[in-house]
Amino acid sequence: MTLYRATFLHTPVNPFHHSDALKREDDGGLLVQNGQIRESGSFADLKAAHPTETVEDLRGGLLLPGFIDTHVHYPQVRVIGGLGVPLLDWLDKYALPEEARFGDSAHAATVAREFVSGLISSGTTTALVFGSHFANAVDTLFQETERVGLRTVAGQVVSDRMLRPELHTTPERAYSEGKALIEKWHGKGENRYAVTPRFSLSASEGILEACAALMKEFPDVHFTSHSNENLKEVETVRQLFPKSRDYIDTYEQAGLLGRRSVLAHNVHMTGRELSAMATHSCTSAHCPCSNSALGSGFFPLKRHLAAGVRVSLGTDVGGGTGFSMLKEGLQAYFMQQLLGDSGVALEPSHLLYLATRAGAEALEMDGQIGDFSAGKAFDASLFQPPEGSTMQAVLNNAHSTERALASLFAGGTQADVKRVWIGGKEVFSRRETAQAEPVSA
Ligand SMILES: Nc1nc2[nH]cnc2c(=O)[nH]1
Ligand SMILES: [Zn+2]
Repeated sequence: MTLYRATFLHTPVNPFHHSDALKREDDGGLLVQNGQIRESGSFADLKAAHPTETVEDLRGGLLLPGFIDTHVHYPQVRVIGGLGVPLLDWLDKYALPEEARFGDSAHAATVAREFVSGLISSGTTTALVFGSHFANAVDTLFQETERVGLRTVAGQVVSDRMLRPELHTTPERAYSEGKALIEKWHGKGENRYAVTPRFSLSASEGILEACAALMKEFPDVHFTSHSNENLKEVETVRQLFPKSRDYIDTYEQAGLLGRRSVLAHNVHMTGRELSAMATHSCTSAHCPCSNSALGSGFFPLKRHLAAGVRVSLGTDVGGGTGFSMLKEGLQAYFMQQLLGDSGVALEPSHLLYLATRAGAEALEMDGQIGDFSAGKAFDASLFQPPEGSTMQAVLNNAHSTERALASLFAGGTQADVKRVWIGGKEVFSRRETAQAEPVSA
């Protein structure tokens, strides 16, 4: 066993429901055996109870549960930063041309490495991933996540209209390729499968039926898609599905909504759609950087909470601006502030919860990951800014651990991630470089 000694914070319960949800140990201990946390508390107590265990000293930084990114696109790493256009133009101009390259297995393998290392080096230990339209590229992604150990829920993206011909499939192929991928990868190591129609705009009823057939045959797979992101998209979906009451109903009528369904965005929601999501116990993956970059709109968090809809956080790379869940937390905070009375005043506890435990709940993995309680896997990221950095000065002088957490969300980046563990295995360790010095005259 290893006794980790660290300043740590976590949210074992939901801060939107419990005012004291943020738990912190300024000099904490986590006793880890075979990748699982056995005991969690103060270092002094754990040391007294286990005086002979090996101590690994992580003091000098903040240890947080690994981030859980509940909406991120594998084949969009290289299109991060396509600014200045709304969703449907962004897809045509940036995302889809790049995604069409994933029929090339060498390209798929190179980007799979860039993608997984981008997530892990940002402190993300679990991700719900939009895969590729190409089954081979999804297989390549799973090989890479298995090699590295990233906890991954991913699936082949399926569509049969309005994208570009090389990205279209048929309901029969969507079913047979999906089934083969599920049989190969779902439940293998830390991998799970998510049935993934791209969005109703690009999916006929036949494609949605093929998705439903897979979910019926494999009832414990996940479901993910996009919904209600952009007003032009919403209007097009309304015209394409005249029999549906609204956007959410296109998935609901197909039988695709349930406890393991995660719908990204949900910016433009009717009251009926929110109550349908609550009834089916699905999750909204909020992607604030993407919503800002693509001008999609303000996420109605207050209405989600009032309706009892689960909310988690996603980076939406590459409509989003990078893999940092700290940046997503900050952007979520900004947008809620800008909404004034219709926004929710988010505190550090909410940001940490949204980036960690909320994702575990969205994936129904909260018995296993999401916080540092005894019994959970040791999935953790140590944030320790480089020597001499501004962030180091800020964290070293924070008046409390909670203030340090707020500062980390405000100014922390990938550069501040020092070490990352998944299931007790260290998967990332920062290479230290020479300290940057101002050039003297
Ligand atoms: N942000 C975003 N929305 C989508 N809707 C359909 N496809 C996409 C995508 O790739 N990114
Ligand atoms: Zn997306």
